[in-house]
Amino acid sequence: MESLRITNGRLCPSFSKSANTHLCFSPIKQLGFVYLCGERCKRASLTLGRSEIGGLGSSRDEDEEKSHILGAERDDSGSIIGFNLISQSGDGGIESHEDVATEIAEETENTEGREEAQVRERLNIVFVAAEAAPYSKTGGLGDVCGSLPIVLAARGHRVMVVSPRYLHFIHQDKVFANALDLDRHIKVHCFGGAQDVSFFHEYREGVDWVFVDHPSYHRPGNPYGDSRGAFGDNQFRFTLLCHAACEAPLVLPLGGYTYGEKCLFLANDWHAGLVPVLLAAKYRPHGVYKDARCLLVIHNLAHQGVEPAVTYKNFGLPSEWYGALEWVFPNWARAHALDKGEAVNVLKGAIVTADRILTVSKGYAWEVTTVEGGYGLHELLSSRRSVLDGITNGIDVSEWDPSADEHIAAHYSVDDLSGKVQCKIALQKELGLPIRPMCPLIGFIGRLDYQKGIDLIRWAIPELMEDDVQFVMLGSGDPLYEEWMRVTESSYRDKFRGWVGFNVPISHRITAGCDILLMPSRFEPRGLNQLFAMRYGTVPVVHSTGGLRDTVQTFNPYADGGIDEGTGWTFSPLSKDSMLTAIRLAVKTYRDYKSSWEGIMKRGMERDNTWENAAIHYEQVFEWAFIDSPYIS
Ligand SMILES: Nc1ncnc2c1ncn2[C@@H]1O[C@H](COP(=O)(O)OP(=O)(O)O[C@H]2O[C@H](CO)[C@@H](O)[C@H](O)[C@H]2O)[C@@H](O)[C@H]1O
Repeated sequence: MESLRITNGRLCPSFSKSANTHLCFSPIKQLGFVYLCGERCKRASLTLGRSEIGGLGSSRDEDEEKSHILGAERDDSGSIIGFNLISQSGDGGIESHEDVATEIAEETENTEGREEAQVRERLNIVFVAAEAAPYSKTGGLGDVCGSLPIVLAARGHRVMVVSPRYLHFIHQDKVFANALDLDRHIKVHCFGGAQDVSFFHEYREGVDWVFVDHPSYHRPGNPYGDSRGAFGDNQFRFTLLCHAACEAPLVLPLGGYTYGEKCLFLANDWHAGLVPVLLAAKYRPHGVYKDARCLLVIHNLAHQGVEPAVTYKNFGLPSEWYGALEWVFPNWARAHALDKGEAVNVLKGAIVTADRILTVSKGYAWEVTTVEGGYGLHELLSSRRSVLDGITNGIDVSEWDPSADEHIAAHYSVDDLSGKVQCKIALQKELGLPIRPMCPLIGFIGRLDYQKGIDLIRWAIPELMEDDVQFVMLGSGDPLYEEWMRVTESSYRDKFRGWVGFNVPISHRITAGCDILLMPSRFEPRGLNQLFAMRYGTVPVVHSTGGLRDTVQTFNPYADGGIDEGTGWTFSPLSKDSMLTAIRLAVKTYRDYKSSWEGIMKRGMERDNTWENAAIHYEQVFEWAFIDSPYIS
């Protein structure tokens, strides 16, 4: 997305720590960390101060102080560094999260036969993410953070999702219409000042959707940038998000109760990467969040939140924690002879402080430990292998359902495919393509990014356009490719359409209307579009990598016993020719082997990609996280 991309990087050697021990490390100024084997950090517990609400580096309005009884903790300089909620007697008092958890547990025990009864332990879970659909989405991160929380809440957990309240001054802003101002203002101390941040909240589908509000989130564009490129203040915007997210469980009485300190944070990608660092560096030294755990979820390692080293002071972290974020570029990546290559890397900070690390598919958990897939962090990730797992993402099968999708022209299912051709005709009509129901229609949906292999499509299009096919692309991102899509459309008016922009209803219509979905991704941690495509009977042709290789099985008409198998085509190596060969095989099968084609469609449609399975695995990892002591205590 918007951060500097690391093509290679050097590991801070002081963090090559074996992950299977839980040791304190003592920060040594500017030099990384020294591990104090077997020794627990000794910290005097702070005496409760006067009644006050607030968290680390935060303050609040006077009238709020009167309304709750809270024990504040302060550091030597007098800053509030934490507090404990004390239940008020009588109605309307604030209860702690532990009380609530117990109530939920009891309620569930009394409710026979309900699914929640199967849940092992109810947790207070806090997702922190730069995007969460439907409120904000530029890609798969938004999908995951918009659907997994709902599934976990349905399984009995108390779940909060903290993301920014982006206002773009367009109709899209109406998605926040039901999010109400909680009237909780905090001051976040970072970037050389005290930043005023407030919170909005919507309770929907069992989840507390919390939106961090600050003027820096209010501007045209997408969450990370606009047509001129990435926003220059993204480090600031996501630093605010992380500070605010750490405060949210402490200061927001959602439904009358705070989540409290014993919660489980899920920090997604680099934007949320400061969360485990803040827990370790600012909260735990003062006894706050000592029972919390933080999982880092890596959706995409190519984006790490790298900025010049001088920006370290902006994070609002103690100076002696510099080593956690310290990053040194190799010589070849430096701009000039005097450039020492010194930088800070937020994702690296998260890797060395998180209790556990998850990637979004099993294959990707291995790939990130390799030189090719690790983007400079492979050694560090390998050193934490014992707490590194991959859990295969599911998809939201209610949003992506061809038998009920509100965005498509006709509904269909595995038992009655007749609506699919109507979707194709409607799409051709909408795009102004010749209406030819029998002409193979190939689609691409995605960010116009190096990761997605757009350069390969660009290279192959002149050759592919010689065939009797139609091609439609939906995407936004690199302005170079956006322009190329426009030019290509005018060159191949009756065969090619390029829809520049981000449009969810169109993405559903392309998924339903196409026969083939092309995904030549260079790497793909999981990939969702191939799963949506299969659910809609649209046959994926994908580069054999990561989550694509895990999910698409190449069609084999000569499988054992003469029974066809496969759900699409995978190709390798990543070259124009092997991609064109796979597309042409798919097109030939579509034209000449109708019953085989229908078999491929149906096998894809019958795949189980629900979140339920993934949620069970997530719960297992949560359990392991709480069995272990905090990684940085
Ligand atoms: N122009 C557009 N208009 C409308 N919708 C659009 C769009 N461009 C993309 N989308 C949508 O964005 C999502 C893309 O998800 P992906 O998982 O394919 O990729 P992404 O690289 O963003 O996600 C990263 O995180 C996810 C989640 O973990 C991993 O699956 C993935 O491999 C990893 O790279 C899909 O829902 C797609 O329909």
